[in-house]
Amino acid sequence: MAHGDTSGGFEKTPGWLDWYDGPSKPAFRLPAGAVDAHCHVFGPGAQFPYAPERKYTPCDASAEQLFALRDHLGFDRNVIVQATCHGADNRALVDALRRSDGRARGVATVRRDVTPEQLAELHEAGVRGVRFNFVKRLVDRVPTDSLAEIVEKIRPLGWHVVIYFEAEDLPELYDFFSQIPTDVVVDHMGRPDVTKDPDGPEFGLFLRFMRENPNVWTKVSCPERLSVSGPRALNGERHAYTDVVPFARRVVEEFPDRVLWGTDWPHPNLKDHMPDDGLLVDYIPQIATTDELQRKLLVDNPARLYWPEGA
Ligand SMILES: O=C(O)/C=C(\CC(=O)C(=O)O)C(=O)O
Repeated sequence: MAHGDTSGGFEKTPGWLDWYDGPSKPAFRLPAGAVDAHCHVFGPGAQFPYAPERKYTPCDASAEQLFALRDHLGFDRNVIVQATCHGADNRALVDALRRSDGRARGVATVRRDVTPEQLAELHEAGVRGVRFNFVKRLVDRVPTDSLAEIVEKIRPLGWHVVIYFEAEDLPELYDFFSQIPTDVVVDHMGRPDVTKDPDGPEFGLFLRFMRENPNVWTKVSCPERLSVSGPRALNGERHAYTDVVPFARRVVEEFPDRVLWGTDWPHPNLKDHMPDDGLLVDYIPQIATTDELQRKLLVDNPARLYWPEGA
């Protein structure tokens, strides 16, 4: 089967690109112990069916393919994040975690009726957080009182909450987010509009959110989703996505102990271009410009959040 196929009788959403086959070897040498802290597994659909309520059908992307990419790029470990196409069915995620030899942790999606036994099983497999998705094209909005109930259930396990939203929705969600008592990790810097000024009010609100809430971390990932003017991480381009750099660099420099980075492989929902993951790794030194910042971003911070026991 070709790498971009979708199995199990599912049909990939038309127009969405397959993940990039044969990525480059990065020129940037990742530090020992580096963690790809945002990536996914999809299906395979024949084994782990996509959720009936999903808004898109991706191409399959298996745990073996993810682990091969990890080794090729030079990462040591992964944090696998549940995507909306699997809904609250975490079987593909749990299967990948169990086959990772302790080299992957997970972020799951659960419903308000999740039981302590189900949470304990997820924990045993390596799940350390839940994801709340507020991106309108991906999910129907779940009421915040349901989410607050989930927070109370996962809190005793020491888990954190990953939130995914777009910048224009932060004003409305600000108070709810600020009340979450656990650690909170924001996906992709809250998706800033990078055509706007990084010193302007929109990104200013995100920076204020991080300043006011010392329990909030963020992934400075996904320049390929945020970029408008590029250049793209393709055709040997080792200085890709320069329009996103001022935003990510600002965050890394102000909050060096609360940032994470991930590839976002297999890059669901991209229609415009599919990055070469090797060249995407070469984006990192543009936003974390010293050895110390790189070590915190790639090694120390994810280890603190996902492997606090020092495994
Ligand atoms: O992979 C990501 O981070 C982003 C996604 C997909 C996603 O989050 C999901 O389906 O849950 C996106 O922006 O379409």
